[in-house]
Amino acid sequence: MANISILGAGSWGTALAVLLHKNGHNVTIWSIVNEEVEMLKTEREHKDKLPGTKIPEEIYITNNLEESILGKEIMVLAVPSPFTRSTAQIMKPFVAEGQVIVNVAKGIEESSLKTLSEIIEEEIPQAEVAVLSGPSHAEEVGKELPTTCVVGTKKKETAQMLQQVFTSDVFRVYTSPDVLGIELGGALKNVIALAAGIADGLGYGDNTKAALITRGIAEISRLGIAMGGKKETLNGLTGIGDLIVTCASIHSRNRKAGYLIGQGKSMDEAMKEVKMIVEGVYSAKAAIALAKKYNVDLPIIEQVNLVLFENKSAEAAVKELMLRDMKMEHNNLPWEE
Ligand SMILES: NC(=O)C1=CN([C@@H]2O[C@H](COP(=O)(O)OP(=O)(O)OC[C@H]3O[C@@H](n4cnc5c(N)ncnc54)[C@H](OP(=O)(O)O)[C@@H]3O)[C@@H](O)[C@H]2O)C=CC1
Ligand SMILES: O=C(CO)COP(=O)(O)O
Repeated sequence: MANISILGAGSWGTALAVLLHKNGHNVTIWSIVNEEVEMLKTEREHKDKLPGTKIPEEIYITNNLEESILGKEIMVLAVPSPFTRSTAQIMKPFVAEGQVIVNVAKGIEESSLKTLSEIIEEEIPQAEVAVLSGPSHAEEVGKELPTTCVVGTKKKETAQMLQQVFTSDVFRVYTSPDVLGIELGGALKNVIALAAGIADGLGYGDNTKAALITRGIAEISRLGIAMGGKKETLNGLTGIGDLIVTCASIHSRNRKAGYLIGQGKSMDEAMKEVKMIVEGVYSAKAAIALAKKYNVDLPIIEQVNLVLFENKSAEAAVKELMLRDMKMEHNNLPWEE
């Protein structure tokens, strides 16, 4: 049994807290938001963000950061990516040498173009940083529906320890040393999910969705591999797997925001209506900056940026994608001489 704290009491943090408690661990949930802590203590359920999943009485809920870090073998960082750095900064004074932090958020910092594990390592150099990612909507994990994820770390022993801690008969965990590939897949799929939602909002069909997923993973892989991520990872659970679930699921906030934009709402209106964080909006800008830096072509992600930030109409963006220069599907395949 491990002492584990979950930092961030949103839908994913709450679902993981309940999973880890059922796995027999001693779990603490911390939130920076006092009202959220009080509400969770009295209601033992996050009615807004994870309705229907009861939070057992044995899970300790607090707004005291120090007590949720001291003596914990594992800390799961579940705050949305725009708050990863600020949360790491306030955690730093309490973190001991070698304490394990598992980041479960998905994003790239817009200002630095760094991945979230890089940010945590920069802010808390004494910690050992891991990531957990994959096709895993909190709503389904909360209902104990079979789900798979990947834990990524530099050290094999830490990955195997975390695999043991998280695995249950409804939550299967694989290990991987490709932390970068895992993080890039998780962040970039949110941008393609916005595009898939936009297509749904425009009333387009399954053909369009399949095209966006397939050409979307091609874009994610081009950039991911140029940055040092591994092809196998981008073709695995944390790449194509998470892309499929996010583009298809009724639970996805990114797909939902895209849907509203496809229906004619502005980005700000869509974000307000979704209420929870829409991280693809932040990763979209970062992806374009990275594409320039690594000289990689990202046509879908480029059009998503134009729709989000330049008021381009969604129909015009799709037309432009359809009428791009004609090309081979895979330009490395040779023709018969
Ligand atoms: N939901 C899901 O299915 C999955 C989510 N993830 C990832 O997990 C991360 C968290 O997502 P999710 O739990 O859904 O998000 P939610 O929006 O449900 O919750 C986010 C939590 O962070 C809190 N918060 C708000 N502002 C701050 C701040 N300044 N500093 C620290 N915490 C703050 C929120 O409080 P408040 O309620 O007041 O806003 C809330 O407790 C995201 O990166 C997401 O991509 C990964 C896999 C699955
Ligand atoms: O990453 C997720 C599922 O794996 C959640 O995606 P959304 O943020 O779009 O809801």
